[in-house]
Amino acid sequence: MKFKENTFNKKSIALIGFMGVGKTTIGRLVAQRLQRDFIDIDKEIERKYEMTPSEIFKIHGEHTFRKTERKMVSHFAKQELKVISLGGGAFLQDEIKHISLKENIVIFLDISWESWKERSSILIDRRPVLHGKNTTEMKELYYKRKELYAHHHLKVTTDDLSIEEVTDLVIDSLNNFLEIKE
Ligand SMILES: Nc1ncnc2c1ncn2[C@@H]1O[C@H](COP(=O)(O)OP(=O)(O)OP(=O)(O)O)[C@@H](O)[C@H]1O
Ligand SMILES: O=C(O)C1=C[C@@H](O)[C@@H](O)[C@H](O)C1
Ligand SMILES: [Mg+2]
Repeated sequence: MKFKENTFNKKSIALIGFMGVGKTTIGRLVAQRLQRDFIDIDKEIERKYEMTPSEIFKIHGEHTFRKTERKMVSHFAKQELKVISLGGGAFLQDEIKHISLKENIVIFLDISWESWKERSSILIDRRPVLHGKNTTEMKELYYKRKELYAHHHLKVTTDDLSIEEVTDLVIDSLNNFLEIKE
């Protein structure tokens, strides 16, 4: 499947969505398919601090993590021809939301609560905002975050799809979107 050429398509693509929906996994594959650089904002922050997000939250606090996240996104969003995976909480910050929507094609990777719950056991360890939360609290967080992701250009629902199928759908929806923009 080819990616259509037009004037809009130099814009970087930003993936948003709840923790564990697949932003990192899908983002890397979409970048390979489009022959673009892949930037994972969480990984960039990890590299800067040489610590995982959980360690940064514990040692420096969430405020420091969010400030760095804001700086990183502002830096990369202005660059062309990237695929950028944002952290699950990035759109909590209006500045990130505005710059991403202005500079990038923002794709919301969606997952139902039921499918996410099935995946949650493999996620909790590395996601500090899930630590100490019971299922009801995680469900509350899931629905609260969903409101943030309502701001996007494209949405791809990932339920019951393999990683490869989601990647195909992302490329397809980008092609349709760019066709409309032509
Ligand atoms: N469509 C899918 N089907 C099955 N498993 C998937 C799918 N997409 C992602 N996964 C798996 O879910 C886990 C979380 O994926 P990933 O780390 O890419 O999520 P993320 O959105 O980047 O999370 P975070 O916001 O915390 O960075 C990984 O183990 C990945 O292999
Ligand atoms: O949803 C969140 O608040 C987060 C998601 C992860 O991607 C990381 O950015 C971090 O663990 C915070
Ligand atoms: Mg990720």
